[in-house]
Amino acid sequence: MTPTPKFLKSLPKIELHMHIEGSLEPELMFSLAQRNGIDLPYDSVDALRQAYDFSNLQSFLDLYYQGANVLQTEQDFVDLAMAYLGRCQQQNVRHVEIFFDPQTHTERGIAFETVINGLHRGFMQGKKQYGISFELILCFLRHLSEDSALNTLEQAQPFRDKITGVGLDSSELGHPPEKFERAFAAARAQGYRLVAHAGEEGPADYIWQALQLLQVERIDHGVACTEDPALVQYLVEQRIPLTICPNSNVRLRVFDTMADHNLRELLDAGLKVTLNSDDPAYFGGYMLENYQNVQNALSLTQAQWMQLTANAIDASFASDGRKAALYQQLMACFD
Ligand code: HPA
Ligand SMILES: [Zn+2]
Repeated sequence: MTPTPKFLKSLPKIELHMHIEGSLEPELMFSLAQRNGIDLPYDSVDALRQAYDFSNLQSFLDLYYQGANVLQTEQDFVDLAMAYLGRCQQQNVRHVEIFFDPQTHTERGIAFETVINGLHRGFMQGKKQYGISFELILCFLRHLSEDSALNTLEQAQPFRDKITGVGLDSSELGHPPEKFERAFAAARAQGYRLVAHAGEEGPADYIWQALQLLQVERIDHGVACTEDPALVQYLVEQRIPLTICPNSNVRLRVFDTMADHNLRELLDAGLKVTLNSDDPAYFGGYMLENYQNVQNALSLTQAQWMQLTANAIDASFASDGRKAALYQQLMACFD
């Protein structure tokens, strides 16, 4: 059966790799800038959107960190979360696991508690209003020091019950996972679930490091694994999930076009692949736009879409009861 656009829309979606700061749409950026009296170096929403023409990860991150400056108050973080959840509701996204970058905010004088309390309030409101379940994952910025990461972990301690996991993001090349071995050991000792970006622009060896030194249970991106057959075999045997972000990979020139993406190779190898939007406001869309672009370029089967969704449910940090409910929603698409 060839999947129709209606089928793609109807699939219950589980998003495991989305940076909340990357869901800041230009319109909201401008309205928060105005509310907080901040000058943006762009005349209009259109001028800002036109700047979203990236040559690599760093060229994106420079704009992403600049954009985050408009986030100042707890209410700003509530509004950011609710704007994202409104899109989720429209696209039948039912469960989300959200990255946030505390250091992006604490480094410019915003209190940790402003960030976590705003995000938690926003996602709780979305859960009540839309029934979208969520988990929050604190990410260390890998271009900063390990001491800064450890300090961030300390700041998180009073909010331990609001944070499910710890991850690693930002500039990958030159900042290998091994740099954060102590910080991840400390997070593990506190019972956090562990993930890390690895093998987006960096080599397969960074994926090995994330698994062996940081002991993460999911790899974010991980597309570079196909450079190393022994690594692919290990990932398959250990059923390690990969959170793949197709639009992101094309926008950041990891692959020239969607047709060149190695998603099918990953699926054919038996890897536990999931699809995600990464930074939807910067990369041309949310979950459904990723699904549509993948389908247009790579023509997956209904069975593959079912597999991708089942993988995401299984790979999620949701409770067993929540996972069972999500599986039921998935099965209903095939009645
Ligand atoms: O795609 C990404 N990679 C690394 N760091 C990030 N921070 C936001 N998005 C990304
Ligand atoms: Zn990411």
